[in-house]
Amino acid sequence: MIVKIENLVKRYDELIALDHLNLVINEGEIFGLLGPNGSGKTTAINCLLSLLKFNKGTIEIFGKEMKPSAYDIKRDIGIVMQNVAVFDELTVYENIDYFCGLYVKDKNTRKDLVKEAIEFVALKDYVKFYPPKLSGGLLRRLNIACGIAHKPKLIILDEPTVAVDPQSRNNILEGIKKLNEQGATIIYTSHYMEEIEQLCSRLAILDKGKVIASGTKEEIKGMISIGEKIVVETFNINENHIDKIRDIPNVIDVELRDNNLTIRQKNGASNLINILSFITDHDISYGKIYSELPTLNDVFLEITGKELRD
Ligand SMILES: Nc1ncnc2c1ncn2[C@@H]1O[C@H](COP(=O)(O)OP(=O)(O)OP(=O)(O)O)[C@@H](O)[C@H]1O
Repeated sequence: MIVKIENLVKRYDELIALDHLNLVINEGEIFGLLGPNGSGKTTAINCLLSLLKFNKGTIEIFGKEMKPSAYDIKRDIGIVMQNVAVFDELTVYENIDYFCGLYVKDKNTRKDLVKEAIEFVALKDYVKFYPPKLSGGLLRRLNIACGIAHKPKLIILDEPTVAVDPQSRNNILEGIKKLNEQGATIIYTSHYMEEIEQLCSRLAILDKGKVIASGTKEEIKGMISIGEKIVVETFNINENHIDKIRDIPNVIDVELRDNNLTIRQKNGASNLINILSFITDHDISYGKIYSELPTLNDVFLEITGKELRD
């Protein structure tokens, strides 16, 4: 076990930002913290790092109590914060060297580590650039290099892909997988369910400072009643048809949005043939028809009644 958080409570005056939060993160995992804006992800990370005092609960990292003076623990943690935190007055190389130097004294060892980090985030062509001259994606990559150059055992990334172009985003996600393959345990916070699905082996979904679901993607999706969604692109369907589809056995709900009819079905039941028969029997014109498994947004919607992204 790399991280164990028990009954963590953090209040900002009247607001309960973390409400008896429990989390266990095991060695070698890429663990996702998924939740909408304001659900408490950053607060949880800041408490975990002892950057914030909390009201109640315990935090253990590497089997030891985490506290502000736990420098032996901090040495093995790498942090990539949501807001890029680098020095505009230092070049790309100097920034990475500075942050790595907080942990690694020996110059030669540091030189190798900085070189490796630069190669890792593919910033070789920019080593002499100052941050204000870098694009958003390159800055994020520099931010990551500064957080990981000292080869920490636990790497925490707080929404590292916000406002990043798709190519840099893929680059960052691939890099995180590589760090994990090299042995680092990763905690990754995001409000993008697609990223968490793609990257994480286990995850917790947060809402209002509480864990509302945790486990592997499959375990979490198995918690809800929806097992399958059938989407039909349709052009002349009316309310009467929709009501009748609602009455087909095992259909949970039906929604029409922008010519797309989404039919959510109970777990374990397949209705594709029945839906197709209904559509052809009622002369409803249709385009694409496909079936998909529930997403993490469906889980969030069913448990909280809200969408992950409002
Ligand atoms: N310094 C603070 N003072 C008062 N309230 C705060 C403070 N920091 C955060 N909060 C509140 O605590 C709650 C949790 O915020 P937090 O930033 O941890 O959420 P988050 O899930 O990380 O969201 P985001 O993705 O927007 O960063 C929110 O309601 C937020 O408004």
